[in-house]
Amino acid sequence: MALAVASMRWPPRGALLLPAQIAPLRRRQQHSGGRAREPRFATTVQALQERARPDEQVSNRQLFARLQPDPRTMERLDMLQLGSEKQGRFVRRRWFRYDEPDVKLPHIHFFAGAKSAASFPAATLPEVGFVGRSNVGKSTLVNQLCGALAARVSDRPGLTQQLNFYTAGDDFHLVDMPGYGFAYAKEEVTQAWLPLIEAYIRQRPTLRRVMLLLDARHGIKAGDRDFMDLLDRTGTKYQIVLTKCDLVHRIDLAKQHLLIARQTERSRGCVPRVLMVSGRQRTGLNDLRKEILHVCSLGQKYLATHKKKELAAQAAYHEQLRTFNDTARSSKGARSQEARSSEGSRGREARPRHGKASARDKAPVRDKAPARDKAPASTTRTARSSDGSREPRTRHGKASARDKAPASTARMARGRGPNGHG
Ligand SMILES: Nc1nc2c(ncn2[C@@H]2O[C@H](COP(=O)(O)OP(=O)(O)OP(=O)(O)O)[C@@H](O)[C@H]2O)c(=O)[nH]1
Ligand SMILES: [Mg+2]
Repeated sequence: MALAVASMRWPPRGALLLPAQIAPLRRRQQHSGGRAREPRFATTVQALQERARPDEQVSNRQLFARLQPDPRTMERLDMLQLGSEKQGRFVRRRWFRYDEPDVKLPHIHFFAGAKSAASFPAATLPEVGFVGRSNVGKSTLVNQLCGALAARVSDRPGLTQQLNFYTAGDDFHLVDMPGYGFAYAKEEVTQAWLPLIEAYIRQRPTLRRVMLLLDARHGIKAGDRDFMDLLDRTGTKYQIVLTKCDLVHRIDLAKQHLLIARQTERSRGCVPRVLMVSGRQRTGLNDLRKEILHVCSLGQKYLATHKKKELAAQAAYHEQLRTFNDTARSSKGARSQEARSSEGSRGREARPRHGKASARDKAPVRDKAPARDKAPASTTRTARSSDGSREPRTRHGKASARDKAPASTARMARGRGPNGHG
């Protein structure tokens, strides 16, 4: 039934329409030139470029800014507290606690290093490889996934100069590879890395997946594009992992995620799901751990009770959100009702018996201080009144009733209207 309604056409074929119904249909048809309607939001830079007027000079940065992030990605980033937040006067976010159950992987140990194809160790266990530009965070991620300090890390690009094989509890291998792109290493050394990686990818029968790491700040660069072409040519399955997500603003991260998903959707070997992690903050790692376990067919062993715990944690998170929203909504409703009722009662009090209340009467009393009260100190003296409080006085004697309260208020106090009528 729902399907039938969803697929129904408007206006129904052969239906008789009123002129008022026809006019908007005509306008829509003229506007679209008879073509099918375009989606409301452009989701790729290319789509935006096509849409931009030919005379409009729009930079890639502007095009990126116009992307509409996916709300589901934003929600996921909120849950995982991934992405940076501006700590300014204007942005103050409230994070809700999501106790994501950790996926525990066994500790890793280094067991082989290979500088040439001849020195690859025997292919015995399923393997997952980590590739990417130099300094993108491959070694850091290998360490963080298994809670170890097995791989060496540096902020100088080019530290890892061979294929490093790590074994995880005799269940699977993780392979940390040298990075491509700029590196602080001799040119002949860096030039040997790409053929070495290519040989590994082509020859390794136990390679289950390549994790292609991209810096979330930069997205896909020319070197990454070349490497993706190589993976496609060799028929290797690979998955994009955005790293250093703690350094990118949350909204930009969601946009980058969307953009990369669109840019890779035509690639044959690329798995559609783009992962986001921060090795430094250790966030988003569980998604990657789960992927590794699934591709190595170890889900049963490591994730048997995980799904249940995860669902419970998600339910608790959504419950918090719901409670917060309900409280916010009810307190907002109470505030607005209070404001309405106080406005109504003030209006009733201030309204004189004859005619409308003047603008002065409507303004709060504090704003209605007569000009004399605002005069410089030299023209007024303060004196202690009989009840001990200080009151401003004019130079010649006591403050008049007019100084104490506006005329209309004073008259109202005497039970008279502004015109003096009783
Ligand atoms: N802010 C931040 N820094 C990170 C993150 N991951 C890694 N880094 C830093 O990035 C630098 C490079 O990390 P590595 O793990 O050595 O990078 P790599 O890709 O192995 O580099 P090569 O071995 O040279 O190819 C180090 O200073 C890390 O501390 C992250 O998620 N966030
Ligand atoms: Mg490294």
